[in-house]
Amino acid sequence: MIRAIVTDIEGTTGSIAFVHEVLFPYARRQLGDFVRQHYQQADVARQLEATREEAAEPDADIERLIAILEGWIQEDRKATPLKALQGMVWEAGYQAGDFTGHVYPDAAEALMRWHEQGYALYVYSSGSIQAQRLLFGHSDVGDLTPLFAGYFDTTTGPKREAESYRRIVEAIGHAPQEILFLSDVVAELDAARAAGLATCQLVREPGMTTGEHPLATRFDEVSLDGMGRDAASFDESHRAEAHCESGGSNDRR
Ligand SMILES: CSCCC(=O)C(=O)COP(=O)(O)O
Ligand SMILES: [Mg+2]
Repeated sequence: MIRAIVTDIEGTTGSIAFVHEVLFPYARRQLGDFVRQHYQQADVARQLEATREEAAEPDADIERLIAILEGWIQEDRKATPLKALQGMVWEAGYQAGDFTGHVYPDAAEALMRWHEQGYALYVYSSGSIQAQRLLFGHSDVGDLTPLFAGYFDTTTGPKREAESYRRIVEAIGHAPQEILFLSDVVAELDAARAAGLATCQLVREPGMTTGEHPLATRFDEVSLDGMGRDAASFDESHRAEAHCESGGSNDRR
């Protein structure tokens, strides 16, 4: 019996395009000025030191750090200090109303329904917890943060490692099989399953790589009875479309 649901963001509750065509370009444009203005602020300084460490460049100056971070945005590196700094930069964009967080209507509707039904809802994204709160707090359909019982990011661990999901299970306090993890990325779902969680893959776009997990094209197809639709029973036309290319857009990392 499922008691808690943990959801990914990009490609699951919201579109990959919003992250890659709105959020990442905004961060690329604003990061340099943000770092130059705030590098002495304690939380920013901490992330810059973590950037030096992760880049193995202990003597990198501010301009070199900016170049490293811009390169990481370009390659979509899920580096914790980059993610923390992106969250800080996006805050200004959300506050100014430059964009709102994309959430598919079916995801918003299901999250509201599940919350009302008593499921404990959590987010697990490579985006920092601050970035997650901002996206759902300034979503297309308003403030969705009251729906969530908690948030996990890369400070819990990388999304493709089973150990990260074991930590999440520990934090949530339910048995692993009582927790459903939703994602568009097979490697993340494989790691969650290795930790004992129930899984469901969101296949929102054609050309996506699928694996051995129950599939859903929208949140209203997600089964909470632990069964879900397996690959064999998945809508044939959608599967045919989904398999027309290998290495789909959900597997870019
Ligand atoms: C929290 S919104 C920004 C998402 C982000 O930065 C990212 O890298 C996407 O990661 P996800 O784990 O949600 O696929
Ligand atoms: Mg995703």
